[in-house]
Amino acid sequence: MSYKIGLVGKPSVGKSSFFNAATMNDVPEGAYPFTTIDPSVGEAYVRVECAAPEFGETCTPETGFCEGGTRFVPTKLVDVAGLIPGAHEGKGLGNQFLTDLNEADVLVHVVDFSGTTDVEGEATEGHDPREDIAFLEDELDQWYLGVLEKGIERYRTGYHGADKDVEVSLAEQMDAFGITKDEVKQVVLAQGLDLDPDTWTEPDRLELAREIRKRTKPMVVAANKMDTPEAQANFAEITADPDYDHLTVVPVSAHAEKALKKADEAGVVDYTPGASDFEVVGDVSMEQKTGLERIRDFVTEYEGTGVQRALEAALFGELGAVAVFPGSSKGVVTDEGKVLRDCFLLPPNSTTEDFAYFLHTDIGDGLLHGIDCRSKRQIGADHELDHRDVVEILTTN
Ligand SMILES: Nc1nc2c(ncn2[C@@H]2O[C@H](COP(=O)(O)OP(=O)(O)OP(=O)(O)O)[C@@H](O)[C@H]2O)c(=O)[nH]1
Repeated sequence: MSYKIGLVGKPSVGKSSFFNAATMNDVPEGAYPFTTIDPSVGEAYVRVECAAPEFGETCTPETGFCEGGTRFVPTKLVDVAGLIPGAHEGKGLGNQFLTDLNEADVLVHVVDFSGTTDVEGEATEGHDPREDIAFLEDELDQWYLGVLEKGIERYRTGYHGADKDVEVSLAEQMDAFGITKDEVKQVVLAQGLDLDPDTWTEPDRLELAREIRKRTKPMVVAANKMDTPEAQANFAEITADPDYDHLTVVPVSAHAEKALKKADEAGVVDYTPGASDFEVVGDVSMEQKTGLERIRDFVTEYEGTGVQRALEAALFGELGAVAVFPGSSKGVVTDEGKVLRDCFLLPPNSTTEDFAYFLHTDIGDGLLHGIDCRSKRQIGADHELDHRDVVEILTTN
């Protein structure tokens, strides 16, 4: 399984800059697990502390790479173009936009925190980033509401048999959002509503759509252009506002990330993506030195350029994915002498059994149990795996 992180945002907020910065990786050839001809899909990485040093080993990853004890695990990043007012009604690039959105497991909403682009993406000054946050949420809610209304219609007309419960019709209609009938029922009841759509008012329906959207499209905000004083002021204000407590807002400078990666490629600096500092290792002009020192001030204050952090906040924080290393009877060394060859990203609450099926799709009922390679203890089929677990799977085959 591979996750898709969708990058959304109105025009000119720095979405392309973020996408390029996140996918511009100087990795060895063949390290990419995905080949793609679609320029809007790229390989990005999320950082996971490597487990090999705990076993006194140095890892040899098959995909991604390891730098200074940090594994960079591949994930897909999708530039979801076409967010314009009315996108949910199919305006402009709307339909492709909705397809791409449907496929994204989690979203990073890039917002221009400097306030220099208006809601249409035109140059302006003093635009409030809060409007953009609200705009995207509303746009998604309207889209969900449209699908919810269709689900209600499906229930009323008895499309799949009149005796179906309402949550069944709704879950069927919202299949693409990945919500089960039990979850639909939970959301309805949590809103204090009866399982009878005839009793739902318009605001009830919108609230339901909103709750389902929040559950199925987790999202973080990448507060971009944080290298400007305007963005820093907006960031301080918005993150102090209790109305935004529910949102993860990551301070980002896509420009700084791009500049550091380019300088690293050119041998001018030694920079590990996501790090909150770097070392100048090559000859630099006075002008370059000033530029780099400005970036250094920024990354030390905000603990990195934020590009890596935004991706990780989305995948590990909002979505709750866990990274698991397959181990072996020799701990982290495989029969071919590879060390922690793989690191897989799994859905939240994955169990030993889920991991076994993930590794060996044809396992049938051949799972014996798992072994936690750190403690060497046996773990049962329904044991929930933790982030960074190293697990050996034992089967009857
Ligand atoms: N100061 C600053 N400017 C940035 C940053 N990232 C992007 N920009 C500027 O913002 C403008 C828009 O950037 P793009 O990356 O083209 O934005 P986009 O959202 O992809 O725009 P569209 O392609 O029109 O959708 C450009 O002038 C960038 O130079 C950043 O981190 N800091």
